[in-house]
Amino acid sequence: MSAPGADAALRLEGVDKHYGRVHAVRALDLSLAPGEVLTVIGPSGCGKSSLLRLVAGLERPDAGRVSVGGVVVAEQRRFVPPEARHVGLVFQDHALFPHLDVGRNVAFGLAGLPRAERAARVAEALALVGLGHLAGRHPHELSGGEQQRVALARALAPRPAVVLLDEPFSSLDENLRAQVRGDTLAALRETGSAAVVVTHDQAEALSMADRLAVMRAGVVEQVGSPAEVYERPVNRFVATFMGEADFLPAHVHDALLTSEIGAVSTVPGWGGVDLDVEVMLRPHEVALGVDPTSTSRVERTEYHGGFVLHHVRLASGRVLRSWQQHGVRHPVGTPVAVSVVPGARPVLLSGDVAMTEPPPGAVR
Ligand SMILES: Nc1ncnc2c1ncn2[C@@H]1O[C@H](COP(=O)(O)OP(=O)(O)OP(=O)(O)O)[C@@H](O)[C@H]1O
Repeated sequence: MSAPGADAALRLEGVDKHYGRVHAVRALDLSLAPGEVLTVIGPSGCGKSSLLRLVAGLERPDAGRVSVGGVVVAEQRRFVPPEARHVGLVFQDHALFPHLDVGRNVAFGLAGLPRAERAARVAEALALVGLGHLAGRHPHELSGGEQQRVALARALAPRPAVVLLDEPFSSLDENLRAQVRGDTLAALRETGSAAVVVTHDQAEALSMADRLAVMRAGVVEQVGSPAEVYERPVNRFVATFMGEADFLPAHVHDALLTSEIGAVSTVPGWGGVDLDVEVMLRPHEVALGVDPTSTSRVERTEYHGGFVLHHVRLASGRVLRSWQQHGVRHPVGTPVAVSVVPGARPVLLSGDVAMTEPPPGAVR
């Protein structure tokens, strides 16, 4: 059976899932183009793993439809079992079979193929992750990073339409994580597999994705390119969950945005508007300069290596954060003038919702 829009590698339409009283996934709509990498981020318990389990066929949806490669795999009266879904799975703990060597682990999902083709696929998948030379080893003879790459090879060997990765790098240490992440992305690109990657790591969510989805309480709050989600969050939750965000009361008058730090920016298209708003500022948008006459003071600094995060307490008591380059360390107590970097177009909020245009009543 074909779904509408059969070209999608994965499509969820109105998918709902309860566990008893917990509404884990709510009327979820999501689709992935072939070869697209989607990262999913959200607070603990927001339904990320449930989403993967519904796609994998490890759970049945209560309502809605799931299609993989244009084929409906779950809806009210249809349920295709996991092994027949053309979906690859990679979990945090690798889940390799300890009693099978690497080659046999990778061959696991290829049982239906003739022996020669199976061997060729195993070799191809292991070459893809750079582990062709370890086919005879057992999982306990591999490092954590190698085990994770074997898990990826096993998931990719059957050439699935979509690969699901649940916190795939979280058991690896920081240095190894960056490397295995890069290798994984390269392997996905080479095979052209679409992928859904669940992660807790903001940098990973931003840097791996073609598109990124932010979930809360079973709902996708925003999905878009990493730059869209980071630079144009649709609401306060997305703004604060995906990156550091501070907020100040502000006012727009004739397209000029001002707040207690003075002029913030112009707001193109807001001529003739007179409106109280809130402005969101990210630390890279906030500039500092030592100014003995200022009532704003550096309250705390955090050394991050390449950059130093300065927390500045304004006269109102509100705090703004500012990234300063490695060499800049304003000591605690330094009076600083705070401004917004030229060219910034900060997000404006009304209540918890980001504004894309002035409300009709605000234009004179
Ligand atoms: N088998 C289950 N039985 C009952 N409740 C469940 C079950 N699986 C998940 N839940 C609940 O459903 C909600 C969503 O869980 P899920 O594991 O999808 O969240 P998550 O976003 O992956 O969380 P985490 O980031 O902590 O892994 C949570 O409230 C969780 O407690």
